Amino acid sequence: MTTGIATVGVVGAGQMGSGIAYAAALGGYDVVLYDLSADRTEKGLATVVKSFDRQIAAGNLSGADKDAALARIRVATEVEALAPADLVIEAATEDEGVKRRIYGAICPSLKPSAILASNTSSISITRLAAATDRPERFLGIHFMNPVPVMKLVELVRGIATDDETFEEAKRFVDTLGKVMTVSEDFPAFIVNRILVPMINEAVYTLYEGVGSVESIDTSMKLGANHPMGPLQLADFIGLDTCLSIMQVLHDGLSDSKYRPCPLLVKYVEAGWLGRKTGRGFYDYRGETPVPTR
Ligand SMILES: CC(=O)CC(=O)SCCNC(=O)CCNC(=O)[C@H](O)C(C)(C)COP(=O)(O)OP(=O)(O)OC[C@H]1O[C@@H](n2cnc3c(N)ncnc32)[C@H](O)[C@@H]1OP(=O)(O)O
Ligand SMILES: NC(=O)C1=CN([C@@H]2O[C@H](COP(=O)(O)OP(=O)(O)OC[C@H]3O[C@@H](n4cnc5c(N)ncnc54)[C@H](OP(=O)(O)O)[C@@H]3O)[C@@H](O)[C@H]2O)C=CC1
Repeated sequence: MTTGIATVGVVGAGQMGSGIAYAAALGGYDVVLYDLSADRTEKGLATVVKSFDRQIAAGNLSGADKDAALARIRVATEVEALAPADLVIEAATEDEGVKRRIYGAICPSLKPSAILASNTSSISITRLAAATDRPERFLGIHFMNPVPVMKLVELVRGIATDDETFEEAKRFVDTLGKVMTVSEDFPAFIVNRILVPMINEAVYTLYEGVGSVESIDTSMKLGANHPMGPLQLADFIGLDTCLSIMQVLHDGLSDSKYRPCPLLVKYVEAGWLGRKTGRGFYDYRGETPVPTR
């Protein structure tokens, strides 16, 4: 399948934004990777390079693939750089206020025909769309972490998303070689509605003293064949993102079973957000990760 998309804008050069830039460039699209500051965009680009090198080491890509894809990526700290984009995917912090402010800042620079999507883990697509000048051309295109190796992309239509936009997004996901599922626009969609309450339950298991960090993660890796233990995965996702998702579920579904574990709140309050800050349930600053409890 081909698309009418030539240039993809990515807003937010963090874990997910850099992964989406990697996938779009590898898929043959020109990419504008935008963030607020040059040190963020440079860090994001370095993550893209690291992912290419991992895939080369694994024998999945050649050096020529990497060079050609990197040549298609441009970094930017001015919203005007997003003007040529036919599709813009916002992958900024999981905070509704941040996302709404981004849409207000970038929409005036975008082509009227450009599709605007959010990589949000959980927030209402319908509500986010209402904060843009193009609700009919807005939807959720939800990649999984780490984008280079995870096959799934969840598509989520808001109440206003039109068929043409949805069909173009499906074609785009297909050109990346990803597998698409469709979720209705309910809090945390499908993957995170199931996965993040499990992670929250693992934090409660630690908080109540049922097990240690290592016993909880080892139990789920060897007992349920998970590739990462739930606490290791929480650190990988980002504890701030995990907490935001639980708060969206708790508020959106008004069910106390989604109340975030107080220990998760405490780690986020301490700024211990996991890998991205060097410390979460594990301390990553030494040779090997060490449990912080
Ligand atoms: C929160 C949301 O909104 C939705 C979500 O994404 S939920 C999270 C979904 N993701 C998961 O569940 C991931 C579960 N983990 C896994 O599948 C595997 O551990 C993994 C694929 C990430 C790595 O598999 P593995 O066999 O350990 O591969 P390996 O190469 O040894 O990975 C080791 C490292 O590379 C990372 N990784 C592997 N390939 C990568 C790539 N191409 N690019 C970036 N990171 C990569 C791993 O995370 C790990 O990170 P560090 O190097 O920083 O330690
Ligand atoms: N982490 C995960 O496993 C997954 C996350 N997601 C979703 O993807 C999105 C991004 O998550 P993730 O990459 O983990 O988050 P990160 O914290 O790694 O990256 C967020 C990036 O957005 C930047 N940012 C913040 N405000 C703005 C702004 N106003 N304009 C431009 N950039 C901004 C941040 O900069 P700064 O740090 O300076 O604030 C940071 O570089 C979230 O919506 C999250 O829910 C989806 C799937 C998986």
